[in-house]
Amino acid sequence: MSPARCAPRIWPSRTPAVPARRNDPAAAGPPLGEFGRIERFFKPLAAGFPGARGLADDAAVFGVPAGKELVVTTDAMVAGVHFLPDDHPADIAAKLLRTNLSDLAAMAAEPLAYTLVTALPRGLGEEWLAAFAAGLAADQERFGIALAGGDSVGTSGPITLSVTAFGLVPAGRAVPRWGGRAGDCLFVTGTIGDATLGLDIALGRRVVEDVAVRESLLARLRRPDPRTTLGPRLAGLATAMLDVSDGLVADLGHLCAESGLSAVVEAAKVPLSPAARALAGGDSAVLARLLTGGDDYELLFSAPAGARPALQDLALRTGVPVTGIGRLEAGEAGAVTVLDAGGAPLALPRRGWEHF
Ligand SMILES: Nc1ncnc2c1ncn2[C@@H]1O[C@H](COP(=O)(O)OP(=O)(O)OP(=O)(O)O)[C@@H](O)[C@H]1O
Ligand SMILES: Cc1ncc(C[n+]2csc(CCOP(=O)(O)O)c2C)c(N)n1
Ligand SMILES: [Mg+2]
Ligand SMILES: [Mg+2]
Ligand SMILES: [Mg+2]
Repeated sequence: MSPARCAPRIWPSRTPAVPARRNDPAAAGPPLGEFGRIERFFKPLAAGFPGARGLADDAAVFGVPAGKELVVTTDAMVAGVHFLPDDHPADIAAKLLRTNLSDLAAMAAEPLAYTLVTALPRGLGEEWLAAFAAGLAADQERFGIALAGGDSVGTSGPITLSVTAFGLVPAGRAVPRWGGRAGDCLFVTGTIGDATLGLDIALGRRVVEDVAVRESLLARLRRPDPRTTLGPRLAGLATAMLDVSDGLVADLGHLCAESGLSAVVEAAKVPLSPAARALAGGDSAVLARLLTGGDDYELLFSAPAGARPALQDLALRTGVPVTGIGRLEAGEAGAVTVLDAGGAPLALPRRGWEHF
């Protein structure tokens, strides 16, 4: 990437002010270099986690408490694929960490630590990295997780980031994708489809005049809300669980395939935010997009009908809405039928996001 393309960018003002240091030697002294960057931006993020060994060793070392199991998940993000290159670095950091925290929650695990790989265009300024690290710091505090190590490389390609998150679950209590039983009810947290609408807005494909509505949909895209409090409490209640990243229908298909079952979803029961409901306006094509767009990072799980009171209680105690949307059935493994309000199958041009 040429230095000109890496000129300081104008980021939305709602996120914290970006530190002044730029990759401009005249303005800010010589560049920090690879190890100076680690020292300045990453070591503080590892300070609270002894297993990180101060980011001064070849690897992290940490034990797992008796009676617990380690849960490990990895997700990468690439500029132009998962976020826009001009997105605020703190938003990119939040999404990177939160998508991984969502996978921990989907296993009923509590966050412990994470490792981070940054492959950054060589001209990208230290200002960008400072704001990215500040975003990580804020979310570390919020979700009770610390940096354990990582790797820093330069690239001639787009910003590429990867987090491996480590979590803890009581031994044997991780909730699999394959535990669903015929007759189980299907539940989803929060609301579905807001992030897809946010992406439409971010890409300039949809104009939403109401500033508050526009910002709330963009926030759902850029700062998902991983269900870290609810997820671990679903151990023993949910028979199968995953988080919705590719799209509700696609991910339900994964749960069904692994459980050897099919699913029926009643579209009218799928929880939509007031904004999504208004924008869909009864248009079945828009509704289909909400159910298949992805980037939701909500939990989708199966549980027997008898679990409803316990789930209602958990929803009240955690403040996370839990909504019944359908059921698992014996049938073709992985098949998902979405019924519209009239009981007819909803046409779905695709099930969800696929990279290839
Ligand atoms: N390159 C890979 N090497 C090894 N395992 C992989 C690779 N890509 C995916 N997997 C594994 O395949 C399974 C499905 O991966 P996938 O990334 O779709 O799940 P996810 O992380 O829950 O979804 P998403 O990435 O959309 O958030 C997981 O068990 C994951 O560990
Ligand atoms: C710029 C831009 N274009 C498209 C999307 C939509 N998107 C990209 S990857 C993905 C699935 C989850 O990722 P993965 O399966 O890699 O974990 C989705 C829904 C976006 N967020 N930003
Ligand atoms: Mg993944
Ligand atoms: Mg997942
Ligand atoms: Mg995916």
